[in-house]
Amino acid sequence: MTATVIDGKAFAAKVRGQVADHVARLKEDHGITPGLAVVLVGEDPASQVYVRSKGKMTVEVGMKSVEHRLDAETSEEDLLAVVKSLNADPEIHGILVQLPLPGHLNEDLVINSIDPAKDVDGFHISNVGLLGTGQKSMVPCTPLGCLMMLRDHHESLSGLNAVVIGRSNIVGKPMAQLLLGDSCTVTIAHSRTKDIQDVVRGADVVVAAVGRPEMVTGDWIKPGATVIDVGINRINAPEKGEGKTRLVGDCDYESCAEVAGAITPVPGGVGPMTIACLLANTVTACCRANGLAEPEGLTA
Ligand SMILES: NC(=O)C1=CN([C@@H]2O[C@H](COP(=O)(O)OP(=O)(O)OC[C@H]3O[C@@H](n4cnc5c(N)ncnc54)[C@H](OP(=O)(O)O)[C@@H]3O)[C@@H](O)[C@H]2O)C=CC1
Ligand SMILES: Nc1nc(=O)c2c([nH]1)NC[C@@H]1CN(c3ccc(C(=O)N[C@@H](CCC(=O)O)C(=O)O)cc3)C=[N+]21
Repeated sequence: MTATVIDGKAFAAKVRGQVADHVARLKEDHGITPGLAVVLVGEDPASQVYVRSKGKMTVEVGMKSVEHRLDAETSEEDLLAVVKSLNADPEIHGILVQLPLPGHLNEDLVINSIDPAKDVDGFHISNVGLLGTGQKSMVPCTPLGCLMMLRDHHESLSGLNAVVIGRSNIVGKPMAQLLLGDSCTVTIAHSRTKDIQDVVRGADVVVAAVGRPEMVTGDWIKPGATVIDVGINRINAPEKGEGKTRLVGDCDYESCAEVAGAITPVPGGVGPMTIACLLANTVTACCRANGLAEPEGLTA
């Protein structure tokens, strides 16, 4: 079998189009422009790239984009003051503090200082609790993007065996909650899981969020399964020339695509959907803040 390629880049463009339509209506009918603030601490080059492309796409859909770049030695007090001022700013509807933060800063403290209504990453403990109890919340962007692609590909997820590899707070755990919410039978695998290949072989849906280049190979995959590859790993690519690199996922694309029914590529899969969902969450937050109807199909 050769898997259907789930085109995250095209799907994300469609989602951004829906976001842009909603933004235009908010402006015309209500004179409101949704605003997204991104806070970046330090000079991590990979983070800089994400921040730049987020900023560009935010402006493209017609929203206001604000960036706060703080140097790596910024004190916790100063960072908390920036978040506080964004919480109080009526023109800002979404706040994202880029992770990871430099080691001297307490991530939990900083994330939980964001107004939960503006927490477009869905990392605040209030949003985590709301999601876990099936209540309306801000849903983390990467798992939301994965869920949208899965719902688009499957008529129903109900009763499917889903295995999520990885148990981080930003991807693995919220992904498992969303799949459970759609009535999958969910298993979370991690670094201590015994016989992980056998666990994954039982899955109709595999979501890999590990951070290990090409760890999952085709012989782990049940024939016909759907494979969502969250991993973003930069590896050396001497075949492209000296010192060159390329991006690969946590799944070995070639061998998995031979067995799977459908698979997301890296790049062009989950990554673009993450950014599209961030914009969608910002519009959702803006609508909720103003007591207006939310865009349909852009939340979990
Ligand atoms: N496309 C996108 O938009 C995004 C992509 N990413 C990418 O997704 C990947 C995961 O990110 P994140 O969740 O933040 O990573 P973390 O490092 O926070 O978590 C990795 C998880 O993988 C598990 N793990 C590590 N090694 C193994 C192994 N050998 N076998 C099984 N499980 C293992 C860990 O288990 P344990 O808990 O036991 O240590 C942990 O739960 C990364 O490549 C990251 O770059 C992340 C966010 C967004
Ligand atoms: N508070 C916070 N929220 C996040 O959502 C968050 C974060 N911190 N820290 C870093 C990770 C990583 N992340 C990505 C988003 C998009 C792509 C993406 O668009 N990738 C492109 C390729 C980009 C390239 O070529 O480098 C793709 O996969 O096609 C990748 C990774 C969000 N993260």
